[in-house]
Amino acid sequence: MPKYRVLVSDPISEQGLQALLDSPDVEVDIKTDLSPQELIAIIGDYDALLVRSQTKVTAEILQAAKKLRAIGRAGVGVDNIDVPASTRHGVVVINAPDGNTISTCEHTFAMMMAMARKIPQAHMKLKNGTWDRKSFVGVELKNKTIGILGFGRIGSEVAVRAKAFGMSVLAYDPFLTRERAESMGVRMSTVDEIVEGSDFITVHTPLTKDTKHLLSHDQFARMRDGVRILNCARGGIIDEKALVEALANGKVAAAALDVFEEEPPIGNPLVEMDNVVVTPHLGASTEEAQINVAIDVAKELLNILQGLPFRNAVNLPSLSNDSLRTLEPYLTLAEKLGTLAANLAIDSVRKIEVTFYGPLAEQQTEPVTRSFLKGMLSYYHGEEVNYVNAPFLAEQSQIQLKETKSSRHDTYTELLKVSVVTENTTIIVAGTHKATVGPRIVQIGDFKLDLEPNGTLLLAENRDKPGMIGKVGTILGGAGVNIDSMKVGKLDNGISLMVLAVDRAPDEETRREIEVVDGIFSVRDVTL
Ligand SMILES: NC(=O)c1ccc[n+]([C@@H]2O[C@H](COP(=O)([O-])OP(=O)(O)OC[C@H]3O[C@@H](n4cnc5c(N)ncnc54)[C@H](O)[C@@H]3O)[C@@H](O)[C@H]2O)c1
Ligand SMILES: O=C(O)[C@H](O)COP(=O)(O)O
Repeated sequence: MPKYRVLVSDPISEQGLQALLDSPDVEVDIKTDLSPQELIAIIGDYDALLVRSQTKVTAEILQAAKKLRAIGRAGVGVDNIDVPASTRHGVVVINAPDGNTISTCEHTFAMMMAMARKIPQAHMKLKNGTWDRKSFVGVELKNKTIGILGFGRIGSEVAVRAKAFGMSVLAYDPFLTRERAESMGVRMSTVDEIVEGSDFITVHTPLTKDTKHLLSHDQFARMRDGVRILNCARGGIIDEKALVEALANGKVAAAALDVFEEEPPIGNPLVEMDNVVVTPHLGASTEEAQINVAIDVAKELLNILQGLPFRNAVNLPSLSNDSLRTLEPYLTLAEKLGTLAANLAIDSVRKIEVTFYGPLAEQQTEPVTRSFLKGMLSYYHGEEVNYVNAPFLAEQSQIQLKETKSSRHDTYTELLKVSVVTENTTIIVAGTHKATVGPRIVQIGDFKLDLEPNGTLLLAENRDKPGMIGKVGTILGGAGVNIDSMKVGKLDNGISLMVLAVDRAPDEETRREIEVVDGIFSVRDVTL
């Protein structure tokens, strides 16, 4: 009997979906062309949803998706998915960023050559019966300058091919370094230098508030006469109205567009213009790319459903394998420290300050903070909390969050210390990972100790005088609670914290019996 149901709502390569189709844990339903209402009606039955760019995953759909844990996008762009709403609902969004890079790059190149040599126009004329050799004089790519805006996976592959064609390459990307530009033989440029100095301009950025209308009236006015423009990234990066004008007045000689501000581009004048080559968002439409993206996303979804590590989450910090190895013990420890702190906090939490010491501080620590939040907030919100929505729920509860890093600690090589500031008090919990014994809790409040963060712990604050442990042990024994081990932390003021690892939490009556023992100040139990 399959444990999980996955809905595939866009046409996705079945060959690529094999990992999901073969898993006995998973039932896959392929239902494409659903209307939004049809999707809302059935989405509540599914644990995961797999889409390309057609299905619009709106906040309304997410509201109805009560069981949904993950959305897989078989491709790069997630602009059809309401990612903030997914995060609020605790749904992981993953994409397949690598699988269609080459196909989209090759499509860009095909569009550039088709535009430069007017192949689609000549093709249509001949198909319509006219042998016209005069109207289709093109331009060579060799010795021309191409400006690439957005030098990520696709942009940089376009550069490799452009250089092979003898073009000079100008590139702009906020993350492009001089070393990388030099090693790839491209000139690191500003947007203005690209706008003013290119014969061909191609965009390969996502559509964001910064890239919306990156090329508009002002930029077209400053371009070389007869410039050629390409967009195989996202409609809206180029201002379509400004492009229509620039094509009509001859500033832009031609354009090649795979994507549009509205898709399909019904009534869009660009589609009608003779000097514009168009395709219906086909960048990723090759057999290879579709298999690649489906394989990537199917494997990742299976991992998520089976609780295994996964990559490429759009709404979670991504970790390299090396970082994951270093951080893994702290992810578990942080969640347990969060559970412990929540059990100790008796009034509302206002602020959480997480401090990382030693080599741990050099890592990407956000996932550890998320784990702490998950452990802590689960105490209040139950199973609704996960790694995706924990920071959102903390923000919603107006809990201030602060991360601090320090290169060394006086006692420990590495330490994770969290101060939870509540309405009336501050609770400190800290832990470390020791290669020999694994994760340990080393501080609770002001008490220093060394505890394995597992099982049920009974914490009794008491006056440090003879006989206390015996009295507590006798009461627990009488109630049939077995003590597995015990640790004590002491303060200079004569107060101790006795921590007993027990086989089960004592019942209310037993706890009260311990509480009234002379010299006992407080009793708590927590299961980690
Ligand atoms: N036509 C298609 O079918 C198709 C297929 C795949 C990808 N795409 C689209 O192509 C785009 C690029 O994909 P990718 O895989 O190369 O992504 P990528 O993340 O590897 O590269 C995008 C680059 O854009 C850069 N960038 C962001 N803001 C910028 C700005 N203001 N100016 C300049 N650069 C900026 C980023 O730093 C990044 O390096 C995405 O929008 C993607 O959705 C389209
Ligand atoms: O962002 C992408 O991966 C591309 O736009 C491809 O979209 P598609 O999967 O709908 O072809």
